[in-house]
Amino acid sequence: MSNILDKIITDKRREVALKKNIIPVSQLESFALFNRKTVSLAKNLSNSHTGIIAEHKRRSPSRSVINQGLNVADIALGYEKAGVSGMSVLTDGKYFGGSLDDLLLARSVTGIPLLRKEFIIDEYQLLEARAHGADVILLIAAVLSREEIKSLSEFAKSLSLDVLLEIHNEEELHRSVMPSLDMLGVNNRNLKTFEVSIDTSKQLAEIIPDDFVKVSESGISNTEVIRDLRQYGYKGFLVGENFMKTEDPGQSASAFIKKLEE
Ligand SMILES: O=C(O)c1ccccc1NCC(=O)[C@H](O)[C@H](O)COP(=O)(O)O
Repeated sequence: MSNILDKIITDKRREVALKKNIIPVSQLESFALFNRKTVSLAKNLSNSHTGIIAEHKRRSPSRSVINQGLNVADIALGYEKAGVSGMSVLTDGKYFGGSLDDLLLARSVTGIPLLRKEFIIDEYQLLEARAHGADVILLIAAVLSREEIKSLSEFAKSLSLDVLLEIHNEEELHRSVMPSLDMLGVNNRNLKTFEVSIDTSKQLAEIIPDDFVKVSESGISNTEVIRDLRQYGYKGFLVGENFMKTEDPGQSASAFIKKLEE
């Protein structure tokens, strides 16, 4: 595990332990959104022309400030209008400036599939995701054992949530593949050096079993990259900073998608 992931996970364990005492599971289960019918991102990506999963991210360990001044609901509306297949909402506060309220606000204005982008280490966070309007959760192979991936993904499926498993290399892929996953995401960002290489997606593409929807994550800054990655079987493309660094992320996503459709 890299240093930054070590730090994030240490903080996350503490945060989850504290939150469990403040909002018990029974309370999360009583949230109005808890029994909402979810929408499958995996199905959307399989049927979509663009496959764009547009992210809401205010800051990050690799880039510090990206965009602090915008309203998440406006961005969600803009992304939906642009025709994205789904939206990713970072809910980590300390490292990314996000929150569960961001997820709730995005859900209040849009029906598109929402991914809770979080460092999931505990079933409690899946219940939180469900209660705040998520359709999809992320599991990161670099911070979880095979047993943890199995129990968390099976619990997510029991809550009707799609599961996106993120990998960075062949070892993570081989030890993580299992039927309770819907999508396999290759993160092009090396979380030790923060260097981004689209070649990571290309190299891992052929060993990802066809049963899973392939998603390429991070460092996607132009439509040519997407055209190229489609040749490798990718159906989903997670784009954060490229949209979020602009004054109007929805408008940027719209222009990007129009170019992709030309
Ligand atoms: O973005 C980071 O710096 C980062 C650091 C440590 C762990 C995760 C990190 N990012 C989360 C993501 O997966 C990206 O936000 C997402 O793939 C979008 O990437 P980009 O289009 O490059 O903003």
